Amino acid sequence: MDFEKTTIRVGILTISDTRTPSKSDINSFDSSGYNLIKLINDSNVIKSAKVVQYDCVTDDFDKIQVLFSILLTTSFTKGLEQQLESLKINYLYSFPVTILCQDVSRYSNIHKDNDLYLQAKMSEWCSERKVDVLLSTGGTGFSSRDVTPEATLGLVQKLTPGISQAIMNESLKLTPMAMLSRAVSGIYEKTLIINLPGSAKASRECLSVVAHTIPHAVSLIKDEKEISKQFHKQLDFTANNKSRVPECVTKIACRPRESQFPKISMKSALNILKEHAVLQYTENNKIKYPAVLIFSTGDELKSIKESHGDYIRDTNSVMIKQILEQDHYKGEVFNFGIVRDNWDDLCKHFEEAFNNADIIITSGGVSMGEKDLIKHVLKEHFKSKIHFGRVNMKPGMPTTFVTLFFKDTKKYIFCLPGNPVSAGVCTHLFVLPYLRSVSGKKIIIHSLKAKLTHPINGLDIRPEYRRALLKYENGELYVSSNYQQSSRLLSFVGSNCLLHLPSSLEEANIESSTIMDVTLIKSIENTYVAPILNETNLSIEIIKKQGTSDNIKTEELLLFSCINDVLRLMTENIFEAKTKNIPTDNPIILLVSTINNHMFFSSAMGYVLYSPVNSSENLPPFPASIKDGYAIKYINEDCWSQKSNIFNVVQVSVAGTVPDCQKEIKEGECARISTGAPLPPGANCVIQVEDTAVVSKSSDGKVELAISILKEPKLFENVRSIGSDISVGQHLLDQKTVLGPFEIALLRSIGCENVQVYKCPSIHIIPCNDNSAYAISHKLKNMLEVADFKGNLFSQLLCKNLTNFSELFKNVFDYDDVIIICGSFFEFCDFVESHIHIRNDTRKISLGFGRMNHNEKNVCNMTLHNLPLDKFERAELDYENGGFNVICFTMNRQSCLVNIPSSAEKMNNMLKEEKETELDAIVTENSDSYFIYY
Ligand SMILES: Nc1nc2c(c(=O)[nH]1)N[C@H]1C(S)=C(S)[C@@H](COP(=O)(O)OP(=O)(O)OC[C@H]3O[C@@H](n4cnc5c(N)ncnc54)[C@H](O)[C@@H]3O)O[C@H]1N2
Ligand code: MOO
Repeated sequence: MDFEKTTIRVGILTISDTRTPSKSDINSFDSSGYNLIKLINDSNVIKSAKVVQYDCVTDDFDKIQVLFSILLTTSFTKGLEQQLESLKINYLYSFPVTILCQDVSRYSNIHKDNDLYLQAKMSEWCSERKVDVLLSTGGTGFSSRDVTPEATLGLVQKLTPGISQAIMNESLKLTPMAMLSRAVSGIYEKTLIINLPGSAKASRECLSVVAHTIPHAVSLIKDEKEISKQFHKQLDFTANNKSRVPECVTKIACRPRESQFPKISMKSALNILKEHAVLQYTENNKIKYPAVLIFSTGDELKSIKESHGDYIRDTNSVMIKQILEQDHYKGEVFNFGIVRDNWDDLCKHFEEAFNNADIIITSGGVSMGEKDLIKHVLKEHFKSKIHFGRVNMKPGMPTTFVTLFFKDTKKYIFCLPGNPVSAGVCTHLFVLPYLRSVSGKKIIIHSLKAKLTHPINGLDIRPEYRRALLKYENGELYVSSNYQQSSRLLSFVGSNCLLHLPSSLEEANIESSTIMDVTLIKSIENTYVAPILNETNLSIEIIKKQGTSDNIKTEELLLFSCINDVLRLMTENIFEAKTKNIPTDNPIILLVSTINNHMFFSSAMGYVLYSPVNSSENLPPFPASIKDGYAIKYINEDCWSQKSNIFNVVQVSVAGTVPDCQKEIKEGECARISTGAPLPPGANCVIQVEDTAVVSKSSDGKVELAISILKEPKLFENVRSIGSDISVGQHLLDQKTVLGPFEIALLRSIGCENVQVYKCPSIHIIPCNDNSAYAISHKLKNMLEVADFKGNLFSQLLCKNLTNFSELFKNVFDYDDVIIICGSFFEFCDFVESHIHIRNDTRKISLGFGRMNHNEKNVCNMTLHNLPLDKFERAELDYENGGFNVICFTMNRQSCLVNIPSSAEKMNNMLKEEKETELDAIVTENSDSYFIYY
């Protein structure tokens, strides 16, 4: 999404309690919010406006609006918990359980995060002017639960009755029922808040009444003076701009032949980052997650929507955003898309970025080319400090870290190289550890140790971070990898870690079975490390029951450890037929993505690919340079020593040059070329600029006329041939590949804007009767969220005295695909069975804890029996010297479940023995946060 300075940022807040488990028809879910977003983003009903925030407050309970109004009508001086207590609202049970927001409930401390969720929404949307306009939809009627107007009135500092009146007048022309709306509008700080009715039709009609006045209203609220001041400043800047471009950029003949930045070690780079990773707090002492803004740079780049040809699709901005998302970064993440390689554009976009975010991540434009302006712009125009500009590593050498003060606030800028693999690797090695630190995540492990499965010869002079596969076999971790290039995203596919290889200056070769360091790039769950942490017990057996219950084994099934396997199995076996087309990227920024919203806004991340993908394109689409330097026509080694090594510069090929317009390079001629630019016809290798010298320049000293080459060339050196990364017809992804940031970047590089994936099942958890069942259902929900479960998830307690259980079951079997019943439910057995029988045309799974004997037909029934829950304790997972430890009975972060002996006697004996005991542990949190490189 390219943001102009004038873009009006709109937030849509749906207030609705219509989405209950008993009405799980997805089409009726928040069509109003969805419509508003489409109207604004696709149909441009408000000029220059974009929806940048969306949230839906959905629940089963009456109290949500009360909570909402409390938050709005107070100035947050009192803690939410206190306020709720004084109102005798049992927030722990009424609220968090039913707001099915992944981001909120993913973290085990649900109720603590909840006030963060609402407070963040209101104060950030308005106070920090993240949105210029906040449109609420719903909650404006006469019922006791409709409190949106009260909430709004409690917040706004100025009323804007004209807006509400205009809406009312026009609505009354359509229906007299309009008089039953109590919608209000007003201004809070610099945000215009407008209440719209809840129905999709009415909210659309009301918005259209005021849409055309909103841009003017917003500019008045923002204060015209400020805008005109900025505008003049910009004019002034543009007029003076030329003189600000540094000499080394304008005078190409005088550009540095050597990088100005020392190549520092990875360790030093990480230490510098560590020094700058400062925790920040909000007014109420909560960790403040910095806003992140990402953009890609390059004149050769086009967005995925634009037709292909001689351009490269931007893969990096989305890939980086998705890596952050995969890592569950809690702050806001904006994507600016593509910024051109010119001084003005870069200055303008950096300024816009600094106005909106604290951490900026860019990709491209950091090497030695004449259009690699990022470092120059930051240094010259923004007077920043470049802490490092090169790191001794492969890939990712030109990685740069910069800080500066903008309007008295410190900004942190990561400038990553443009090669997609380099950008991806550096996001993992530099950006994620940094973001984890500033998010207050505990750092435990640097990297894992694994045994190399094969020897490695021919190391690079730079220490290398090779994409590799980590596996667990026979109680040990193994790692394997093959050769790869830094532009080739395909090298990420099927890999789950980065293998650290030393420089060839340190080691000649590495023998098979050497213990190596690896950094995980996928969550530990996906690496299959977790399931084998406990060797003996962890085998999952899922019994497909057909007709009889004879073959049902009991005891050996542990759901907690296996939820991923259950999900995979369900996807593979049961949901084959259910697929959907989904965008590979979701351009809307979500503050809290509720599970339901995935239906509308989710990206394909985490979904399972429905069919194999083959490429219909070549990448690169033309022979491209790997270095900034000179493209020459090289004859052969024998001639080299005899020939003159002087070449006339007859052409320039920068990234974005159209290959068809290029002239042929003849012997003795060269073209100045930049990384990623097309190789002109006739040329057959590229000499990097560092290995050249200017021998003749124009009279003004600006243009180089001839250069000499200081090092003997090699045929095809520094050239990527057509299709060398991806060729037409090449198989890229297997069916059933789980789509992560790299797979999605790969898909986007060949133009897949949408992709066919398996739908996720809708799961309904029904705890029956007792408290322990309720606890199990909670844990199950946590597990599903940890596993990044994408489908719908509902839960409803089934009590003995529940009068409407027939209604509940009817709905559950109508709408949900997987029903997990836990606790003892003998009373309901007949009932459940009769419903299964009625609907034996659809395939349902039920996972029962306890016993469930029915002879259903066509029902695929996975039964998990007798979960030995009481044997599991929450414990801390640690990793030291190549081995995992679990620390039981600790108050530290409890990140796994440990299977401890069920009898007190056994336990006591174990403790008395004081020797190391092997326990079975199950990882229950997104454990990738443990594997940090610092
Ligand atoms: N003379 C030298 N040339 C180069 C050096 C060097 O030391 N001396 N370093 C090389 C290394 S190592 C790297 S890494 C690259 C980094 O280059 P830049 O960061 O300046 O990146 P670009 O030139 O803009 O792009 C490189 C390559 O990647 C493609 N690209 C860029 N952005 C995207 C994107 N968002 N999505 C997809 N693909 C992208 C671009 O088309 C180029 O092919 O420099 C070497 N050169
Ligand atoms: O360091 Mo660069 O990232 O090799 O390609």
